[in-house]
Amino acid sequence: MNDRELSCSAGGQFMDRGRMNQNGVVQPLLTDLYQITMAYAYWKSDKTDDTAVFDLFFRNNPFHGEFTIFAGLEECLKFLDSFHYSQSDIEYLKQTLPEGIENEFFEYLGNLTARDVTLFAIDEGTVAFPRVPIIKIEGPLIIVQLLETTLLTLVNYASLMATNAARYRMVAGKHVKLLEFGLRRAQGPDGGLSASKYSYTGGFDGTSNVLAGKLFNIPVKGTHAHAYITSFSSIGELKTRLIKHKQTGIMEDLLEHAVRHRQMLSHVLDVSTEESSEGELAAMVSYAIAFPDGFMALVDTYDVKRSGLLNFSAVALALNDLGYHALGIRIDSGDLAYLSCLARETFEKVAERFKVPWFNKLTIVASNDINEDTILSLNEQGHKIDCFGIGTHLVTCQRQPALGCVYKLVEINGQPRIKLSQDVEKVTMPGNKNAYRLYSADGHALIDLLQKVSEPPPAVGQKVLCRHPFQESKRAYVIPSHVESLYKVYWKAGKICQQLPTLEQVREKVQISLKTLRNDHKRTLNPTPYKVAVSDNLYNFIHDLWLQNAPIGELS
Ligand SMILES: Nc1ncnc2c1ncn2[C@@H]1O[C@H](COP(=O)(O)OP(=O)(O)OP(=O)(O)O)[C@@H](O)[C@H]1O
Ligand SMILES: O=P(O)(O)OC[C@H]1O[C@H](OP(=O)(O)OP(=O)(O)O)[C@H](O)[C@@H]1O
Ligand SMILES: O=C(O)c1cccnc1
Ligand SMILES: [Mg+2]
Repeated sequence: MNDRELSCSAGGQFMDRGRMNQNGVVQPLLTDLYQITMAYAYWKSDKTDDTAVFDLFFRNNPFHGEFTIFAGLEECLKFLDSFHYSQSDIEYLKQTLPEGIENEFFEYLGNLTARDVTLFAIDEGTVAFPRVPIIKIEGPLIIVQLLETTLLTLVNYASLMATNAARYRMVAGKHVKLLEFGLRRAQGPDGGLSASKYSYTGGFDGTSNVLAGKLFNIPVKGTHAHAYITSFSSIGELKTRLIKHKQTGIMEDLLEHAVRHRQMLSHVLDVSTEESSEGELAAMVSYAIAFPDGFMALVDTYDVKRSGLLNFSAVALALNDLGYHALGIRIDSGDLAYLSCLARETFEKVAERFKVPWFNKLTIVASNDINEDTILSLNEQGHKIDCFGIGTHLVTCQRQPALGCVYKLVEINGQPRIKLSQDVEKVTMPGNKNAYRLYSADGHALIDLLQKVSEPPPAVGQKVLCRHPFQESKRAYVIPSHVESLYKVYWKAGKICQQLPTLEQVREKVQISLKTLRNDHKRTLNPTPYKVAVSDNLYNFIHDLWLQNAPIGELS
């Protein structure tokens, strides 16, 4: 067994494989069959020495937005680093590919690595735009072709997820905490792990996914489920009521304190103790005994107003008697604007009446099918939510379940290649290109400019003609105050060539990069498209090649 097989069979998908940790599922056979059949056909037609350039880019921003966050680069680099067909991969291919494939091809595959590939990319966590390649990859045609599907699967969902999360962060504002609760609803275990990782990249504060916490060093957070509350039906079921006073260390009866406070609270809050649930009280007392310093309770199991808030406040006051401060509540149904305001009012009343000012600061977590629109609507209505727990809509990217990154051949043996289409949007930008981001004096990104690699980069303070790639009349002169060359060489001669940022640093990069975008590009409703242009030189080059390649029709 080789390293990869060992790491998979050991039960964990992410095992330390020597140099770097990578999901064991990410391996050369995680691809479409046609990459390997093409590899054989290239090999048969003696194309092993051909060199190619491919661009990896998307054509449209997701979620009706005008920006995308690029994520997944580190995983692509790890994939290149470990790219190698194992003996069992080769055996499997021998059995699976059509008969008659020459044995030398399998020997060739067995020796294939990504050593001769060069990968250029924009930094992970940067905002990216349609048609500007986020990755550009050069090298032997066969190997760069073989990388297509795996690189796409590593970038597409990661970028979609990071973008989705960044959008939630934008609408929630920077002071509200965002927790990812989606594992149970994710597209399988791997989707769940990626969702946790890239929602953190995009700006979430933590996840309930424990394995993601361990693997990626993301804060893990959580409350409890309704099952905990409904597992108790009366206080008689409490097997233990005792808890150590935090300061004195003396054991005291938490239930007794809670029942006393509940009685007083029923007058202050105008809720009858008869109406509230005794089982809920018992559950909260027992949870508080287990986590006296981290008491956070679900208050909507029976009725937030008539039961949950009363029982929570009683238990929180009981904990306070014993030197502990509760953390807060979670509301998982009903009108979240109204109920969060009601909860805050309740806490303020209790804070004043019982002289516990910290009650004002209790955390209110809201969950239940929350999406971007719900948060926007809650903001309009006014709410007192401090933290959103978001699952389904976030991790499944329900509003748009896929980002359409593609991988297109743009040059072979130094000759440009163009893919024509009736749909102008789908015509590829031929040739080996560089990408620049031009900034205005106030630090905002103005335009992304693609040029042929042979052209000198745009210079600060000098007028540069920026042209729409396909509409002749759309052009503008730009005088940049700052020019950013977007590509760095990330992989060359079998090595990662940049110091890779930590997940935390990529997460910071997302926020820094988003700040360079004008607000009108970021607004949720009808955002202004960000401009992507080509140099005059590249424009002419594309259109000449287009004419050369487009067949001339005949009318008769
Ligand atoms: N004030 C609000 N404004 C807009 N949307 C809200 C508001 N409060 C809750 N929502 C959303 O409305 C939807 C309510 O869904 P649903 O009717 O399934 O919940 P519920 O009946 O309150 O809860 P459950 O069925 O879990 O008891 C959820 O998506 C929730 O996020
Ligand atoms: O709503 P989401 O954004 O997906 O967030 C996660 C949900 O998962 C949990 O309950 P679950 O949905 O399993 O049960 P419930 O529908 O009864 O609340 C939690 O209470 C949330 O409602
Ligand atoms: O910790 C929580 O509250 C949680 C975790 C996962 C799903 N729903 C809620
Ligand atoms: Mg739910």
